[in-house]
Amino acid sequence: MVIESMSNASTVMGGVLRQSHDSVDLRMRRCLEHQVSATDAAAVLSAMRTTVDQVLDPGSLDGVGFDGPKFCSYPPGGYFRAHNDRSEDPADPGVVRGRQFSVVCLLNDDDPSDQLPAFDGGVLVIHAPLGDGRREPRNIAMRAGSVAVFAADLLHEVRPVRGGIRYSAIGWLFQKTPAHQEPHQG
Ligand SMILES: O=C(O)CCC(=O)C(=O)O
Ligand SMILES: [Fe+2]
Repeated sequence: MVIESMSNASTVMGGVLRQSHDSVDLRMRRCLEHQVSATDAAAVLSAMRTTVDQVLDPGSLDGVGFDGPKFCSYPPGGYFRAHNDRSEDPADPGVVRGRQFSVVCLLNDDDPSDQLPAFDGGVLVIHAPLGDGRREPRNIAMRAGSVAVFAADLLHEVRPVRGGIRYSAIGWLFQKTPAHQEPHQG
């Protein structure tokens, strides 16, 4: 299963994209990215596709490509501070500037009674704009296998993990442009 192969996979510290360079910035993000097999990636991708097809109307997927999924683990003390996934920086790749939707699949949860490793904390929070300049934090309730789809320009964060390891996968639906037909690597 995916978590098992993530545990055996090679990892790098999760970076933050700036001017088309991924760099580790522990003020923003503390987690690991894992290389998993194509078979494991395909299983998660298919769960993501199922939800995307349920929640988005097919017309909104014209000319849209998928980048990912990326597999991340958040150890105790791990987090991803408030950010949005769509870059406005012309120096960044088109697949990142063109992100329309973020798709998150949570791979485990806080339930100690199943076979999966459990974690505490690590809630995905969306800071929804109220329209008057204020934002309201909304905890996204997810279980292992839940898929969340949200607009890539919405502010969101992963709250610090208090115990155990939180495993998740993330991908993005991006608007293809003639110059940027293919997802970049990494
Ligand atoms: O793991 C998650 O719930 C979301 C991670 C995230 O926001 C990101 O990788 O951009
Ligand atoms: Fe994000």
